[in-house]
Amino acid sequence: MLGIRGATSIEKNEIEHIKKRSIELYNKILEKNDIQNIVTILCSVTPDITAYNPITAIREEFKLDKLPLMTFQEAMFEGSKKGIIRFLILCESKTQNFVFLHDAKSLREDLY
Ligand SMILES: O=C(O)C(=O)C[C@]1(C(=O)O)C=C[C@@H](O)C=C1
Repeated sequence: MLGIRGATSIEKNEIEHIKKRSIELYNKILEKNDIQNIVTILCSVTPDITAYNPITAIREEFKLDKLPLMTFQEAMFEGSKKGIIRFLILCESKTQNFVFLHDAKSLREDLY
């Protein structure tokens, strides 16, 4: 088993925007990896994201009703970026490609 990370950013704390960015991130993680079997998906949101839970969007869109899913609030430190949605997928996969989209790319510039 391994962990596959991803993160994206939002510009508006609005339901449809959060759904769109969350689904886009999950789709890109699937596209860039060869995931066989998912054990769990953990999600964190920065405290400013309050309009909608990204993991609900993923559960509904990808029909993941049987998976254990959890969302947590990300710890904030001096200089931490706001508006960030993070996923950690624990799974079996032949690949381990992390995906950072939009403004979240700057969180891991070493990857790009
Ligand atoms: O990977 C991310 O999403 C980051 O923001 C980078 C980082 C890190 O410094 O390694 C920082 C905060 C997260 O909780 C996880 C990892």
